[in-house]
Amino acid sequence: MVKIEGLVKRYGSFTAVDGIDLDVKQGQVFGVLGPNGAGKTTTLRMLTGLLMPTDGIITIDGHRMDSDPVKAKSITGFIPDRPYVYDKLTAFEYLSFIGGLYQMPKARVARRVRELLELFALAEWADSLIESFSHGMKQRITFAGALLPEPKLLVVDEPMVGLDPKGHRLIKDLFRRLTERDGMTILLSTHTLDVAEEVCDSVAIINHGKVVARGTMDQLRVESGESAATLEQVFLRITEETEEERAARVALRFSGGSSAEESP
Ligand SMILES: Nc1ncnc2c1ncn2[C@@H]1O[C@H](COP(=O)(O)OP(=O)(O)OP(=O)(O)O)[C@@H](O)[C@H]1O
Repeated sequence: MVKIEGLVKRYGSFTAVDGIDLDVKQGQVFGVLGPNGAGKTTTLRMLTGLLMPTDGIITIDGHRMDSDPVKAKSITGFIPDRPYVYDKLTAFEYLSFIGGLYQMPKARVARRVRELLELFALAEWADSLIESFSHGMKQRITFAGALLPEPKLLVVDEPMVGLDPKGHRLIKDLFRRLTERDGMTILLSTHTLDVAEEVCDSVAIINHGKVVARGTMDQLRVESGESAATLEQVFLRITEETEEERAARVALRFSGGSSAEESP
């Protein structure tokens, strides 16, 4: 469903994503894990066509992001780590607007808006301006917007940020239902390792822009040499770095300099 080959992103002389290859099968929940600054958000933004790669090929359901971006994006829903909404629209207007962007028939938009407002416990707020919503409510309306066109691929950057425990449960159950019942593919990045352990079929751990481990939980346990290890133990073992390694990396970054190049 998702194929990423030799993906690279450089900011000046700094390499944020350094030759990532990933293969995500249809119907999977796939987790991208890694410490702060590992390159997760950069990878997800390239995958959704928001950031131009320096090198590499991204293919979504057979459509290449570089040569067939509209088709690739039309089957993809994206939920960024910070809710991206229009404060001066009501929940109903916002979702209807998204239906229009995806050129969905009006009757289908009306049905989906009703279903999703209900699912995300926002029905009674349908006519309220989004500016009056709490952070968690904005996160829920962002989920509703991404799911409105029934995408084949859902890309989620840090799905649990800003959600309360009830929201966590809702999202975890929803991910399982969307993949198992509807055959959707979900690619998420997270720091919340127990979430990854509970919902992901397969994960890739990235560090300094490279994939340093990948597989199912069982495969990662074998790789880390401990059959009873939790994902947290595996993660810490794989991503830990010595003081010398850290000093060398920081020196390399600042000797080469880096630019604040922005998305095209
Ligand atoms: N516009 C930019 N210009 C320069 N460097 C950047 C830019 N955007 C990101 N970076 C750098 O690229 C690296 C990867 O950043 P990215 O946001 O992808 O990490 P992340 O794994 O998502 O981290 P976190 O878990 O903290 O969100 C970081 O070192 C970051 O400083």
